[in-house]
Amino acid sequence: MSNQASTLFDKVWDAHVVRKIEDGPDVFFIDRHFIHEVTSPVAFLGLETRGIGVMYPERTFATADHNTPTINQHLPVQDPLSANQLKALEANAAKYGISHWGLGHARNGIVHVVGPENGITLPGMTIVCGDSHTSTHGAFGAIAFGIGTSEVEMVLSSQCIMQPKPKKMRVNVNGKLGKGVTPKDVTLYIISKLTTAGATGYFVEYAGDVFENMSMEGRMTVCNMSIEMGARGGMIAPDETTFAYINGREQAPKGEKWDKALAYWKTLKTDEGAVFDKEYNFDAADIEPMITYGTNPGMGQGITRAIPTSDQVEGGKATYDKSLNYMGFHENENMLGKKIDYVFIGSCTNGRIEDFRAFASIVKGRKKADNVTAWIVPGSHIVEAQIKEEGILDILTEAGFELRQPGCSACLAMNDDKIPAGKYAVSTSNRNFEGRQGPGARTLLASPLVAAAAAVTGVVTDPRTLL
Ligand SMILES: CC(C)[C@H](C(=O)O)[C@@H](O)C(=O)O
Ligand code: SF4
Repeated sequence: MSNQASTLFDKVWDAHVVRKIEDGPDVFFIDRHFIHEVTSPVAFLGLETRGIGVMYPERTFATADHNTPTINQHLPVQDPLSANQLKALEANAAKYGISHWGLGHARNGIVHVVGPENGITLPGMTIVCGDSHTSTHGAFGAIAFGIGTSEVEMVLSSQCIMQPKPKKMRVNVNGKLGKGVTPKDVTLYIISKLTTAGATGYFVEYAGDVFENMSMEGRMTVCNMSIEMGARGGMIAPDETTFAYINGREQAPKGEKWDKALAYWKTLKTDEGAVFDKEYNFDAADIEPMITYGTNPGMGQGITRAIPTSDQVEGGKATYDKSLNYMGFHENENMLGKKIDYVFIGSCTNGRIEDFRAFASIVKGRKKADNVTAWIVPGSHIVEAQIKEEGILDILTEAGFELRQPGCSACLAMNDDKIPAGKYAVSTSNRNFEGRQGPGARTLLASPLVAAAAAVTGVVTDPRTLL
């Protein structure tokens, strides 16, 4: 590596390689391992069967999120499958001495929200979790990606993983974002251009002044959705915004340790002249508030546009027709003005404090539309507390909304929060697959501003007209 210009990705990857296998995957060390109730029970069972333990319990962090109810969390969990999974996580964490933030714990929340907000996620780290949206943590300049259950077992037992080195892609977005255009719109725009397979086999670095000027919450939204264009993960070089976000968080380094860490973190950027296997450039001025009209996250467009015709999109006509049929939409129809039934704000994509501030900025002084059921779900108890402290809850309550308790909620409907069949939901989450939010549910992915505009008008509305 010595004299060669390296990318941010190379620097972090190379610093973690324990062993290189000729013509094979690298064996590399994992700094942080997050676990949740869905993908860990089988891995723990594997350890038990093999009679081995957890190598570094202090590098492993458990939180309950997917199966947790978002109301009455103080009561016993009703659904037996969910209750069992939550109990298994608790028991396994206790058995192996792993920190566990279960239901009701003050720091509980969605794994990709609680890691960063407690200073567990740091620049230059390797981070894995049995969850595809682990890419979120890349916002800090970490290499973070989702793994399967057998790899969860491997990391629990050895703190290492075997991975072939992915190819490198850089996505540059420069210029100034227009009014009402948020990080969610930036990511939906990129995915609409690259398609859901456009970054398959790559690890993406996001660069350019749009990301440099973006908050950490925004960067997390963007990195979160990297996986939706097929990427292994996404990352952004750490800078003063990153350091300011981390400084003082519960588990962040303090004192001398902080100074030492900071000096290292400042070296974590792509060198001038480093080469990527693929590079894309976009102009911020071309990005509008976005909304999806189909059944994958790449089927998105500027909210003022009409639904494309099948000859304007990639992929066969049959798949396209099936998708529009599921959504109950037609080619050439306008998205603006479409009646909706549900609004969901939350998830590891848009369940952070900035998202609720954005939502409230439109709701303030208005009322919830009568035809809308709104699920407002903070990503963690810490976010929930901030919503209350900042007066956002008062704005929501005055407008006729209710705040629920933290969890994945309607993002994937593995809990009680399911959108009924045939109903339309404007959702700030990351996937609009058939049945994702409940059997037959129809999902329109969008930003918190678009969600708020829909919640107060009852139809798909351009948020710029309400700002
Ligand atoms: C349940 C879990 C394994 C899954 C994932 O991997 O992402 C979920 O979080 C999702 O968003 O679909
Ligand atoms: S909020 Fe949604 S995307 Fe994120 S971890 Fe939970 S289910 Fe997966």
